[in-house]
Amino acid sequence: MQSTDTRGELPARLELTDIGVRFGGIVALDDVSLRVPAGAVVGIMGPNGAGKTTLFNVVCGFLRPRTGTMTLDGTPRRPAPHRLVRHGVARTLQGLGLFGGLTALENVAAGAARSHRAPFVNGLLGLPYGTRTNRAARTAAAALLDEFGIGAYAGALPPALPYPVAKKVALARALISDPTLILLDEPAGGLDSTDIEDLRTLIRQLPTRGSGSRSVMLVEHNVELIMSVCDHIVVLDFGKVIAAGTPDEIRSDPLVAAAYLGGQEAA
Ligand SMILES: Nc1ncnc2c1ncn2[C@@H]1O[C@H](COP(=O)(O)OP(=O)(O)OP(=O)(O)O)[C@@H](O)[C@H]1O
Repeated sequence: MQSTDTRGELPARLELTDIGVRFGGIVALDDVSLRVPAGAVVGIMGPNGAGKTTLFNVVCGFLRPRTGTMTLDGTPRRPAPHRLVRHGVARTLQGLGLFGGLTALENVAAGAARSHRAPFVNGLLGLPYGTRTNRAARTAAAALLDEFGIGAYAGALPPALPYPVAKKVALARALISDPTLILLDEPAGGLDSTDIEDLRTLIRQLPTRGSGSRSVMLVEHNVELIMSVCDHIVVLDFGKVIAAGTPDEIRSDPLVAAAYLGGQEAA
């Protein structure tokens, strides 16, 4: 049976049920269940070591859970990492994860490559196959860089990029395949308040940007940011869901205050 959103109308873009992951004696995720409705921004909060990255790794097929099920649009699926784009899923990493030997433009275009049969790498190696695909990917990458206001850096290699620019390149690389589910792992990390304002605007636009109805999962330590952009928040502690609800509900949840906010109210 297909799962439905809170209004009972749409299957969840992503639904996780009773996901369990262990690393030896460490229980990283303990019967975690959550749903990400189509077009929603869902935040994942929790203190260090709570299991947030492990959760993303399960969704992206980097980790096989010991227990539990995952559905995409109501269908049981757990795509392998190299097939994520085909299933409309993309991710940014906690660090930048850019290819050091590729320019900003090539890094972004590489995100499109995984959605086409002809790999972008062929183009980088000078192989004739897929030339038209590569050209389209480069055109789309250039347009994204311009849209993000960083077109001037298209030819620069990652070490030469200012950090906020590199973060935008990483985001553009995830967005170029027009994913219907995008996972953002600490996108605000290392950014100053001006860049975080830009990011806030961008995250708010993500659900309707491109072909529309995109879902977003956001792992973020910046409480003020996560509270301001999310429709729904799930809080993990020691691998367990300790709270789930709207930002207002999470802000006033005493368990969250105790576990995550150190007894202080969120900003
Ligand atoms: N590859 C691994 N091998 C062993 N233990 C791991 C591994 N990856 C994660 N863990 C452990 O699993 C638990 C959850 O880690 P995870 O990285 O998912 O937490 P997190 O909430 O993302 O933390 P942070 O906010 O610091 O990034 C932690 O106790 C961590 O030490």
